Amino acid sequence: MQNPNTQLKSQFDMRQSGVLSALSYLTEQALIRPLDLEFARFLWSQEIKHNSNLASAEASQRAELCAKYGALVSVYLGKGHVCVQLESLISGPTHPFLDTEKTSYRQLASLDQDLLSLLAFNIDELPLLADCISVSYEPIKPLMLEKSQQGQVTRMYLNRYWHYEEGIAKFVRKGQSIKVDDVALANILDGLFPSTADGSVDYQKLAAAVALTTSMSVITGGPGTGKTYTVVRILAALIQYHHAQVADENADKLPVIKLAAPTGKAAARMLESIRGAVDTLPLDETQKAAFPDSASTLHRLLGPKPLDANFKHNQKNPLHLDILIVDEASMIDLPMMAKLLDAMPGHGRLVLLGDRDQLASVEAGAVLNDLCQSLGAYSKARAEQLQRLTGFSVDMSVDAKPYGMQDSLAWLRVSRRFGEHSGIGHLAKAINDGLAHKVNSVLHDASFSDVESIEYSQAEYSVLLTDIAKAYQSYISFAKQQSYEDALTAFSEVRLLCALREGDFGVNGLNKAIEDRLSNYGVIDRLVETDAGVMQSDWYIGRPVMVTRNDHALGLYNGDIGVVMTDAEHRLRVYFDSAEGLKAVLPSRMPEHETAYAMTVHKSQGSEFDHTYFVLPDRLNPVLTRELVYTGVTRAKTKLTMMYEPQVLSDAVAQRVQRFSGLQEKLKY
Ligand SMILES: Nc1ncnc2c1ncn2[C@@H]1O[C@H](COP(=O)(O)OP(=O)(O)OP(=O)(O)O)[C@@H](O)[C@H]1O
Repeated sequence: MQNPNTQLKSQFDMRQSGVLSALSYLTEQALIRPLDLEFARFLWSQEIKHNSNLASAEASQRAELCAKYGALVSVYLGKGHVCVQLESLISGPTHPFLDTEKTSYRQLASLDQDLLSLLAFNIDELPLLADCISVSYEPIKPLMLEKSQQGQVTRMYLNRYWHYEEGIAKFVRKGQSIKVDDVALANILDGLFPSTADGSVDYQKLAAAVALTTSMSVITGGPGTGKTYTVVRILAALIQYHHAQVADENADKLPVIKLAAPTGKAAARMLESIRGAVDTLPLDETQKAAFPDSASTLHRLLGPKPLDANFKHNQKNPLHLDILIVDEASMIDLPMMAKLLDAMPGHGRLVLLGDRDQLASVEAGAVLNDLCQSLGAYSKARAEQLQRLTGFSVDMSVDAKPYGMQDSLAWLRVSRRFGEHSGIGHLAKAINDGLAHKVNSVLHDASFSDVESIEYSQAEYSVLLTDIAKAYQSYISFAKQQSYEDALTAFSEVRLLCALREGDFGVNGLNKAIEDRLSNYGVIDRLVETDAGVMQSDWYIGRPVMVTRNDHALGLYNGDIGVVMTDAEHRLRVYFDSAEGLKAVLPSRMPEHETAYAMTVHKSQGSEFDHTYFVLPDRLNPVLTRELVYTGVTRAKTKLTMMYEPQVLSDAVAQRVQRFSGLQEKLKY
């Protein structure tokens, strides 16, 4: 146990720290997390402990620096940045600690400026910072300073995150090409991808050739560009190639294929699409049997260990597979990507599918986007190989390093779902291009019948919510009739998306407004009789709920959607569609959850709805970015109804998600 005198002394010491006082103040104002402050305190006390001579002004200055920079790295991680880009501390527009989504200008102006001044940054203090016990240029201390190729100190990391980033960069830099018989593979690809009528490049065939000849590839493309279509052909090609190459006695030994995705829902969707497409392929029954009949979350694939952030599968115990397909890869955060690559077997192929323009992972990093930065021209050697395999000549750059990241990328550009006449397709493109005037003209173009746009006003807002409540009516009548599957399907066809959590434009306010309307029209009945009289209950027939925390015991995962219906004995149950069939859970046993008429765009990632309603707030908020608007709009399969305030929408389209990381630079060398 700590000596009470020592404890008192250390508390006293900490109160002497201007930086810690300022950080405590920001924590009280809810501008930084208690976790950020705790980390700063830890670094501060480490430095003080290390310096027995407390009187030394330099020692206490170092402790202050450690606390300040440590807190900043932690705050940045909380905002999704992998590191602190040191030059942004000097050139950035606002105070680095306060550039948070929660800070309004009014709040900024009302803060104690004297305390804030204690958290100012000055690049000249870096040499002294580098002398601290917790800081190093090597990845051996809690904080790591990194120099660029030119020798300047550019980034600061939490040790663990530097290792994750470096692990990914190393894996990619190895750039393993997989040796194949080009002629044999070219023949197989010709059989699976019919030649285009006009001889134009078939980007799907090209993507297949890329994926089959490298240990890790990324196929990026917007919705409906044929990622699944391409993947089943990649797998078919691998099976056929394997069959043709192995000696007769091994002909029955088929490649081991695994499917995974960041969420259970995305994994189930991929499995369903792949299984649905297998019958269209020119394969015999044995070969079809090589297609997996299950898909798992990345977490489950890697094998979680109780009370341990590491997985069972890693470099020493790699995954048992020949090819791994991972869908919705834009949702993979930096730690998960590092652990996934670490667990890949030396001979295995990893194919990442995703849309690089979508919102990045909730946790730190934007790995898919970073990996796709060199998308464009292939190296000369790679371009020649791809021509041999596909017959197409592709863009090439003589400067590109052979088998650098650019040689592992493929971009599917033609959306089969959103053709020439699709407003949703045109809108998604205009948003991605950042062209606010085009976004506006698509929204006002009456010839696009799949897009309904409504400029915000209080009256229109109210009418729209009534329309949305009506759109949920048929689903609720299935729920009342105990048509379990029909109710779940009908619910999956309509959804209201929003950007925020609180207020009239947030999940909570919108859910309540819809529930109130449904209740007023008598569509739902929230009243229950209890011993204490008639009360309003949260649980009623037709309530849709979304799980917000994994419950491994129940087999329910974050994002799973269930609908409340009665069982044969008229007891309320929450019904879920699961891989094993229909699952019924008692309301009292439900893990953390929320009502799901409305959901955030973040939570909707990996899902699509026939009719998507999308309501943007009436004033700009830092969460409103191009990526968020694009992701929301592209959840719509056949119809989009969007309510927006024109200036807010155009500002949102101009605002991009920025995530600091060193990965892009590391992949260049
Ligand atoms: N080359 C092609 N020829 C004919 N049909 C195609 C082709 N490519 C894709 N399709 C069809 O276009 C539709 C969308 O393709 P697919 O589902 O593979 O796209 P995706 O990129 O996986 O979509 P999502 O956004 O749902 O992930 C499917 O019906 C698919 O069969």
